[in-house]
Amino acid sequence: MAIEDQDWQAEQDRVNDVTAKINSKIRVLEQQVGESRGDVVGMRKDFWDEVSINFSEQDDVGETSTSLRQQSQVLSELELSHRRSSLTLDKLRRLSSSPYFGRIDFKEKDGGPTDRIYLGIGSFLDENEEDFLIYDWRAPVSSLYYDGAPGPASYRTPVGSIEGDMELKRQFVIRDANIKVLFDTGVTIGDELLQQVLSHTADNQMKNIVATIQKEQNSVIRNDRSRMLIVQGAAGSGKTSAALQRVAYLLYRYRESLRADQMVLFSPNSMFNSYVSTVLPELGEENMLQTTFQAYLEVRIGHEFDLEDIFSQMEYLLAWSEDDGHPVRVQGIRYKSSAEYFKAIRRYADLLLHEGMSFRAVRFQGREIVSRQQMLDQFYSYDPAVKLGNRIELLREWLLKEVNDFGRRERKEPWVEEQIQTLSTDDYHRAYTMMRRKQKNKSVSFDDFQLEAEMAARMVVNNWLKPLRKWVKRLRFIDLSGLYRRLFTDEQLFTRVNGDTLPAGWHEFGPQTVSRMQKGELAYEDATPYLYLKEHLQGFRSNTSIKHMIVDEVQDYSPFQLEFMKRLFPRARMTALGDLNQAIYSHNSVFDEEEPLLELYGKENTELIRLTRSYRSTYEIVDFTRQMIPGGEHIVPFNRRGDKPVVSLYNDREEMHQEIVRNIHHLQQQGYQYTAIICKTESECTEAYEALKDQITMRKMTKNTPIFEKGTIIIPAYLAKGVEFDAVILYDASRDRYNREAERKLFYTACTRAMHLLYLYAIEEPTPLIQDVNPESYVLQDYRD
Ligand SMILES: Nc1ncnc2c1ncn2[C@@H]1O[C@H](COP(=O)(O)OP(=O)(O)OP(=O)(O)O)[C@@H](O)[C@H]1O
Repeated sequence: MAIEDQDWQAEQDRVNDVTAKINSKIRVLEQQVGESRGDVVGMRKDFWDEVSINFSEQDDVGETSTSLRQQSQVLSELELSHRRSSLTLDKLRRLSSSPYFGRIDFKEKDGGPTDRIYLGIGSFLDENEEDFLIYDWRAPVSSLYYDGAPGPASYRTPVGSIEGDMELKRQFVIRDANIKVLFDTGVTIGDELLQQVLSHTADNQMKNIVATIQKEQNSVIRNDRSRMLIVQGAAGSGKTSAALQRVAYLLYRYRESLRADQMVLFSPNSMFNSYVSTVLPELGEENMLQTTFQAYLEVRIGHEFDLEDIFSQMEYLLAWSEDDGHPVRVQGIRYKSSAEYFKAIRRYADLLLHEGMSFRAVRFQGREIVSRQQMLDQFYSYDPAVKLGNRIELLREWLLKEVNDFGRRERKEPWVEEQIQTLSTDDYHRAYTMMRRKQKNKSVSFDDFQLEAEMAARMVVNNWLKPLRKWVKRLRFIDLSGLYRRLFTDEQLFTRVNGDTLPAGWHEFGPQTVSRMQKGELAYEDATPYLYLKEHLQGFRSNTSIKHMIVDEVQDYSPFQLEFMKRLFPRARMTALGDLNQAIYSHNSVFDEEEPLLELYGKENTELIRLTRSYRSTYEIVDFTRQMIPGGEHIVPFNRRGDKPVVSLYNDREEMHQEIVRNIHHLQQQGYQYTAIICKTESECTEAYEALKDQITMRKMTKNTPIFEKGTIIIPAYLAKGVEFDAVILYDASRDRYNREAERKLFYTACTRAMHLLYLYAIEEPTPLIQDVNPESYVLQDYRD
């Protein structure tokens, strides 16, 4: 609805008034932040002056460490408060340029005047700190803006529902404190605004969407009832965006009890982490913890094996061949990804309480100190009611005692005497002083030659036994690898723990698993199961401080991994965002169908929200891509018009390359900053890069590329998931390249990365994956002879 000039002027006057107040607050805060920065810098510089350091006596050491602890606590509190004030200052600066984006006029049912509520990225009070000049978009009343239409409306507050009448819903675009766009609206927020926002070119950082959150997205953002929230959403439907605004919402809603470091986001790769990392700071919040599942595996078991990552597994599977063990491995992956295998490992751990443990003998210089059998006897002599991890703990204590006893006996051996002769005077003196300190209450005569020799022997043996003690302390005496391998060599054992059945292909993928582990490698599909077994034996390292985990691209996880994560963060709620149609690892996906995910926390604790409207791509691109997948007709394109996708056919690769080069130059001239040439695999990226690099300026992205930068890039499809580009060039979308049904989701994922333009380049014939697409939905350019 058009706004009268008078109204517009009145709104602009209010903007001027509010921004003036914001600016004066900024000036006050700038001074405070400057001072607190000075305090932090000063304290860092003088840190050691404030700590009383004295290591000469035991009591002094204690005092020193208390003083250190206190000093660092004061410093970290200062730093935290400085960081918070800086975030607030940044937020105020953003508010000063664009104080709000919406207004609702709401009259409560029980009378009183109509309230005018202006919504922005943060709240702002008047000088007396009484009236809200701007309401935070996350405040209870703000939900009216996202959910309601003018007319009778209500919103929920922690103390109940407030009923009333919404008299007006108005939207603004304000830049540099000037109103650029202003209109009144009905139910949907800003189709017009969305048109504007979405027609922008791509960026290397995700943007916040608070001004244009849609009703169904709002239900994801504000959901705070269920233990598990699953969001099944079409490509580009705003799953990641909604998840990030949800984190901001929860931080606001539970600000008394929830901190950003109690929330963790699992992303598909580290580049994606950098892509989403600015959204929360833009909203004035600290970032939650961000990681990848791969990074977690690396930390936990990367030092034990040459660990395969998910991307290498993908490369292997995409280089499909019928005859070199591929189908066998896929069978193995399917089984090892299942919740069934998770249960089998749990049963195996239970069984180990009674039989079947495997240890490595404790040896010193080739001599056996404790044999495997002795360890087994000791282990199985403990009360069976004691948990596996605790029993291992008992065994460790016992072994350390055995090693100490051995050391005591060893002191009289000739090799020790030989070593004493090689001690330097300093070593000798140190040994003597240390021993004296330990014996400070006993009367010791300085010239006690016998005692001196004993001390030296003790020191020599202790030094020599140090690595062995470390080995025991780190539980290296458990033959974890052997225990895991046994699952694939001992048929009887396996059948027992697997509910009296053998999975299909066990006889084939079993030897594959064993031979790989014997070479010191661990396949991606074995990594989580191995870790799970390890945790049973070494005690779970669960993290109880995490209250919320957000798993993006949940279709990339196996049921096994999800069970594991649930175990890892036992007190956390989960938000799982995914798309069945982008399950590119479909042989192991938890989300190949909805059921396993719904069962994870039990259906009664789970809510599923579907997002069907797709915002990223133009109407034409969505119309094209949705025809590639089953159920695609339910995806609703947002009505932003553009060019139809183009499918071009060439005689050979050389011709295709020439056309790609020509097109990229054209796109660059048109000002598109983000163009991706998407290939099927990394090896294809390398080939294409070599062929094109002299004619186009571009960068090759690999799994190790940490950030997503401007320009033309060449990237494998599985790495491009989650991100978006102005234009996408599907490199070699030929029949020869994408010809298996199993590649459909990968192909679909690649095509749906395009915001404005999509080109498919093929040699000879296009992929059969677009066979069912209506020819009216794209432009065919046939350059073949
Ligand atoms: N309500 C909205 N207002 C403005 N932009 C939006 C909105 N919802 C989504 N978008 C935009 O649509 C694009 C896709 O969003 P997002 O990446 O969150 O989708 P997704 O469902 O996670 O996609 P995919 O599964 O394909 O990776 C982004 O550019 C995002 O900013």
